[in-house]
Amino acid sequence: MNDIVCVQDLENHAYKVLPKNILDYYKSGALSEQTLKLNRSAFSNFRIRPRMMRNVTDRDLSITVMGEKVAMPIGIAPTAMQKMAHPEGEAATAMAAQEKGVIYILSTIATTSIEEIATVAPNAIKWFQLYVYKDRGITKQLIQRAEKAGFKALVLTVDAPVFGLRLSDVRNKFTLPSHLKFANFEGTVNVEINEDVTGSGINKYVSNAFDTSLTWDDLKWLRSITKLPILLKGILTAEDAIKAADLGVVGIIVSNHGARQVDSVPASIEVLPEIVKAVGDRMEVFIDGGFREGIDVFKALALGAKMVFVGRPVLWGLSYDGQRGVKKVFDMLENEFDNTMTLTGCATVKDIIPDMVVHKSYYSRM
Ligand SMILES: Cc1cc2nc3c(=O)[nH]c(=O)nc-3n(C[C@H](O)[C@H](O)[C@H](O)COP(=O)(O)O)c2cc1C
Ligand SMILES: CCCCCCC(=O)C(=O)O
Repeated sequence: MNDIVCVQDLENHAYKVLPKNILDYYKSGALSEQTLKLNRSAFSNFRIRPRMMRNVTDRDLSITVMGEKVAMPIGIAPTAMQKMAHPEGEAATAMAAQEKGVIYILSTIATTSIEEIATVAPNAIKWFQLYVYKDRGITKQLIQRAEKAGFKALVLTVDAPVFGLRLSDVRNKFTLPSHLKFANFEGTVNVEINEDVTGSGINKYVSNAFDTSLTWDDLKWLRSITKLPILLKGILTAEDAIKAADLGVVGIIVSNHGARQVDSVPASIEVLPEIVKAVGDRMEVFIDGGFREGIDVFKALALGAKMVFVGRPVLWGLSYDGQRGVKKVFDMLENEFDNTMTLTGCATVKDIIPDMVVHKSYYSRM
């Protein structure tokens, strides 16, 4: 029997096999998790208007992103500490990305180093997610290592000067298991993580290490030390999107960090229309947060996103069966997205146009 046929099945499986403190860290949102629920439920506020009789025999799911052809408009968001899900961790994820031809974003806080990822997945399209450390020398070294290792873009996470309050992590006093390490920092930064009454062990690490003084002016500094294109991850307003476009950023990821930072912010999909309206003709707009089905991807594309990223589904895939599990996530999402395209009359991704998805209020007005 094939009991894993969708991402939800993989999530159910992960809930059975992962140790509680690890599962809680992966699945949690901030505080009472209102945004976490919204990230999923908000998709049902949008309705698809399918078109018929349009010859969908030959279909092409590929797109071109920053000059690179990718197999489908679904990529891998950065998630930290993947070896807690599977011993091969980030390497398994990167190899699955290579197999499937999708974009892979490596977290600064990976349990596998930049160089190891480059070795195991030389042909994957790799982007590096950056947290800016108070010690700018360390930050610069990370960027230079990513550049040298063939990473194609820098994804600067702008929504985490400190960490959101994830209550289960506080209760569990969550820290990285002692047999694992932050692989990008050996010998360069003190990665001691301690429990703290105000947060989990990781909150204390983040407060000690991450640079809370980051401003828009720092983009100039980043540009002065790297030639990599810079994307901003964690934008939730048209105002910030316009600022990013004015400063020449090539793309943004509309994201609420998987609902792990500020609880009560909108679902990413709710924010997307405002951002596309403001900057859609000036930069690439990507999105993550709550994408679990091909239909969700279709909706985001019709609303103007270039592509979507998934975070937790990759962790569920990893904990199911390492590289094969992550590949399975993308096989299932690809199949669902292809099925949605076929049934809505879209032979190519370009055929997914704004008219095809409306807010549900469209029908109550009739
Ligand atoms: C366990 C976990 C770890 C994460 N680690 C990072 C990280 O290191 N850097 C980052 O920018 N975002 C991180 N994120 C946020 C994801 O990149 C992404 O925004 C989010 O997971 C998307 O939502 P989804 O999980 O519903 O797909 C993390 C999210 C989770 C769930
Ligand atoms: C101890 C370092 C913090 C891990 C960062 C991962 C992250 O972004 C998250 O949401 O968790």
